[in-house]
Amino acid sequence: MSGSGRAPGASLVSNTVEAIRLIRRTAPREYVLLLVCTIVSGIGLVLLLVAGRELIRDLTVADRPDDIGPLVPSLVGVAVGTGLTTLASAVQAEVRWLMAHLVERQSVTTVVDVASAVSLAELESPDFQDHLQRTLRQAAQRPWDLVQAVSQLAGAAVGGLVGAVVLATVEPWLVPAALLVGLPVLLVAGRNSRAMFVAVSAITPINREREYLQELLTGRDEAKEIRAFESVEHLRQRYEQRYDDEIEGFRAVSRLRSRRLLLAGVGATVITVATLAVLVGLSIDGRVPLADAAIGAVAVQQLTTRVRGIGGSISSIQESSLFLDDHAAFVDRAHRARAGSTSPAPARTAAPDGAAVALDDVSFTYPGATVPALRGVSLALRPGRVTALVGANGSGKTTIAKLICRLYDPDGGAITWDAALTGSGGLPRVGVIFQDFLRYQLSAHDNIALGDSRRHVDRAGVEASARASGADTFLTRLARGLDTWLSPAFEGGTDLSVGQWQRVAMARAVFRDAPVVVLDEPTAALDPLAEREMIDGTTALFGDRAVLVISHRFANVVNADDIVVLSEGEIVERGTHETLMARGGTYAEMYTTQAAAFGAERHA
Ligand SMILES: Nc1ncnc2c1ncn2[C@@H]1O[C@H](COP(=O)(O)OP(=O)(O)OP(=O)(O)O)[C@@H](O)[C@H]1O
Repeated sequence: MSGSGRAPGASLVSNTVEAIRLIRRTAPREYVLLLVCTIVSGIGLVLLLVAGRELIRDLTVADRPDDIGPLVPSLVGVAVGTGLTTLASAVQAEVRWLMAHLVERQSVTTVVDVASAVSLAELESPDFQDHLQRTLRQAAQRPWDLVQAVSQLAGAAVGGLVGAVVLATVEPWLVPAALLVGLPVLLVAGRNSRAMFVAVSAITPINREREYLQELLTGRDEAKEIRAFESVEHLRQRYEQRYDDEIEGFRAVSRLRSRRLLLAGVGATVITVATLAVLVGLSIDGRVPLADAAIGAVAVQQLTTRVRGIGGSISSIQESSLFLDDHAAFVDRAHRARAGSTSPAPARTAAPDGAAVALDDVSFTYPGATVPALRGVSLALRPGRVTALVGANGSGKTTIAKLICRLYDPDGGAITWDAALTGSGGLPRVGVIFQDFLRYQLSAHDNIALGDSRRHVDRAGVEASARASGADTFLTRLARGLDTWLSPAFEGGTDLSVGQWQRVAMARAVFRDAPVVVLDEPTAALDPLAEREMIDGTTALFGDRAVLVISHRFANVVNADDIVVLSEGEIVERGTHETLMARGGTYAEMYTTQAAAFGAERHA
């Protein structure tokens, strides 16, 4: 489902052609096999009808044979015809199943690629999340529907053609009469497809909420808290409620579709019965011989069933088409993201005065937020110097870290990076530990090596990074050392303490070997000795790098070369510990408060 550039609401024909192309591209061998099966099945059907007619003729003529001998050729024809159609449909079922998996893989991978390509701001938006959820769910189901529909369409077309040809040899004008059964089916097809698409779109936000509740109720990490707080029952009830809402939505659309299909079915039945009645009348009048009338009746049945099948397949393709258009619109998001990401392109510009990164009068408001997270922030990170960011909760510290990693682009002002900082993907090379750093449920080696995927197999580098961050002390004691899976949910796996995880995250940042290092609360979970060790070791670890430390713990901050104090998204003070203390402003107040708390504890 490449889908790029396709107009929304593209015609049924072009969508069907695209669906066939997609299937041919992703499953070429299976596509050919399915074609061969369809042809074999068609040949079998022709044999069955022609030999069947001969058999009925031989049995109904006045001088019918006394023994089976003369009937053998038609009996063989019927047997071979039956064998071929049965064989072909058995193989077709298996091939379709495999095809659906191949096509599903292709379309789900496209969805994954889009989610990886869009900006973080877009990824976070509810509209994108709804679209992602819808596309992901449909990506798993629609290919199967599509494969079924397209192959059934081919089978029904061949079967219908055979029926039409046979019926034409009996009474040609009965063919267009029988074809009329397709009309009511096609009339409801478009309406029903749209009704389903609208229902699925409306249900998606409810579905997302229900799936989130499901994750809470089944997740390992979530289990601790929801059990300790005894909120399982409450969450389960909300989960049931959301499921009820979802099912009610599907019930409503199903009732609507069933009513329409019922009407279409009645119309098609009336047409079929009328065609058969005409045929019987012609036979009674003696204008059509009995054998021809009998095979004509089979042909009418064959033709009308297949035409209804064609209508059903087209309806299914039409429904999938709407989802394919939706999928194409989703893929276009990635194209737009790629086109958009090149326009501001500040990442390669040299930062002024030898700085590794410089923020100049930067303002930023999160998408959907009303208050700016940053206003007029100017600051430079220089090689060999440690800059510390302090400030109250929500003052914008982590936002600065995200902008430095270029996860968002500023709304105003500019960020410039040293040209040498630009990594392979156009993003600046920054080694970062976020407050909520990732704990990969992969091996300990992976957890460190994912700091720089280009050197993923560099075992010596991973070991050196583990040593540098102090993570080696506990990683080497694990059952399989660095190859131990850091999750008890996997066979032979184990978990770490929060502080140990923090050291692993630090090892990942060290392994990245980047000229700029951002440490957002790097010691929050460390014991006092480990914290001291980490602070003292920062210079040794990142001596010649530009380091940004964000911390509420002043022990991490006092020795920084520059301390920047943020309040409500603005820089209110900057300087060294000594100058800021002498100034007696916000920093001095925060520091004194923390120091006093320690003093109070000591004397308590
Ligand atoms: N993804 C987001 N979408 C919308 N608003 C956000 C988002 N992330 C943060 N904010 C808001 O931006 C402001 C700054 O948040 P930020 O995380 O930078 O604060 P902080 O100084 O790091 O706080 P803390 O000390 O608690 O970690 C806050 O008001 C916060 O609510």
